[in-house]
Amino acid sequence: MVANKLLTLVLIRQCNRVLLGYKKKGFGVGRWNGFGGKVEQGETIQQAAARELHEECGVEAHSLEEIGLLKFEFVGDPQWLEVHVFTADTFKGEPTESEEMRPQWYNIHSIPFNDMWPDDKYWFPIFLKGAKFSGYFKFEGHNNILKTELKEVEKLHYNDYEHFKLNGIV
Ligand SMILES: CNc1ncnc2c1ncn2[C@@H]1O[C@H](COP(=O)(O)OP(=O)(O)OP(=O)(O)O)[C@@H](O)[C@H]1O
Repeated sequence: MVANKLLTLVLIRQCNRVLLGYKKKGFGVGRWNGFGGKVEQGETIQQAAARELHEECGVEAHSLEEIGLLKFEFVGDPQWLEVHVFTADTFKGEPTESEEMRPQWYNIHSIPFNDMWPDDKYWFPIFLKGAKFSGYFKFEGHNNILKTELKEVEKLHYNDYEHFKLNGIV
């Protein structure tokens, strides 16, 4: 069995607007998304989320709330992606372009779903109404979704201990 690759995704939301970033290089290049990346050895998922947010758009959020857990399988790749989605409504600093991302505010009624990962249009509505979600998407290539499982949840469930073990925390 191959361990999942742990990734974070942060969406800053203020009333009617959401901060997205245009991915300038790497995985998901050319698409709008939240800010995030890989969880590194020795850090918690939440620390990774805050670090990536700061590295990619220069802002600091102190009250990140975990709102979603998404698992992605890509046909032909034994390693699944496990994306931990966070939100915050306050932050420090001014969103600033980095090497990886170009930040821009979007009105919640004009989210550019056609230029985002195709799974986003399914779970964004749950995020935008303030609820939590858990999902699984099976991709063929980067544009085609073969299978979708998505549910709104009261509470997120995942095996913290497995993560801590994996990352040398316990
Ligand atoms: C498949 N459907 C998906 N839908 C929505 N979001 C997705 C996603 N799959 C990955 N993501 C997010 O995309 C970022 C990748 O970032 P990241 O690992 O930094 O990629 P990149 O190759 O640039 O990293 P390195 O520069 O090699 O570290 C990271 O926020 C991750 O949560």
